[in-house]
Amino acid sequence: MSDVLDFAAVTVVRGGKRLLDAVDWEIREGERWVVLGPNGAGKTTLMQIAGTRMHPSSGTASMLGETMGRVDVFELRPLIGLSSAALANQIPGHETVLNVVVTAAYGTTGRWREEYEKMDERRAFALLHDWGMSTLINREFASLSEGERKRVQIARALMTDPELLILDEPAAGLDLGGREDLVKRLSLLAADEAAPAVVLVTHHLEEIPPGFTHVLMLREGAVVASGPLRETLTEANLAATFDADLKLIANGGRYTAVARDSHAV
Ligand SMILES: Nc1ncnc2c1ncn2[C@@H]1O[C@H](COP(=O)(O)OP(=O)(O)OP(=O)(O)O)[C@@H](O)[C@H]1O
Repeated sequence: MSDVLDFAAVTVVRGGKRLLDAVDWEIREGERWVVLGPNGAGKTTLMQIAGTRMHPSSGTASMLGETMGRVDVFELRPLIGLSSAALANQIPGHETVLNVVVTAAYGTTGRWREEYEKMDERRAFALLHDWGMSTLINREFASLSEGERKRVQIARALMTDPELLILDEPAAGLDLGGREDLVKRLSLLAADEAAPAVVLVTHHLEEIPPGFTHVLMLREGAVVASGPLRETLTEANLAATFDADLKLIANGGRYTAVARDSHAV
């Protein structure tokens, strides 16, 4: 069994539709995965299972040696840091940046019920510092720019010192400068040997941070290709994933893809 994540024939059926269709996937310690796929491919559904927010309809989903359905998910959750639009929507807008991060230690999004240790506050502050947010710790979450919000969410996901970090579309809604800043920070995270295994979901090759090692390509709930990034991110696999004739351009660890006939318009 893979040490971080081991999915065997993971299938999710909702309303008669197969959102995920027999997905096999293994993640080992130290790996940094990109999950690529078009709208509706099932990426978020897959992350919901990896983040213990959803059970598969069939197949087995194991994270960190524990199998969904046979483990108390509340014990597993602190070991899996998750940043997603759905979770961000649950954060009260009036919450301060520091509280948004520190409350992750207790699996809540509001601060009113818990007593917090100084140690947790120090860790939250250190994470916010690492993610360039130390001057904004007392700001209300709702008042932040989209880029700042994304960095707070990542700091929050790291608060429990997880063994698996899942970032579902962390660059969505960012402007070019914000995206490049995030890509650089994620590349530094990828290079950090002490960092957890990472899974990053995106639609865009430009958002793949240098240093990411593997890619899972999804289409209509099924795996098109999966494996080491350099061998797996090919024009043939992109064509099969996005149903488009794409030219793949690699440059210094960064990637982009354009339609092969884009010069003709
Ligand atoms: N409860 C549900 N019942 C039926 N269909 C659903 C349900 N939840 C999600 N879907 C469908 O499942 C498919 C996969 O959704 P999912 O959000 O996982 O895709 P995605 O790859 O993350 O898409 P996007 O890139 O647009 O965020 C979509 O077609 C969606 O409409």
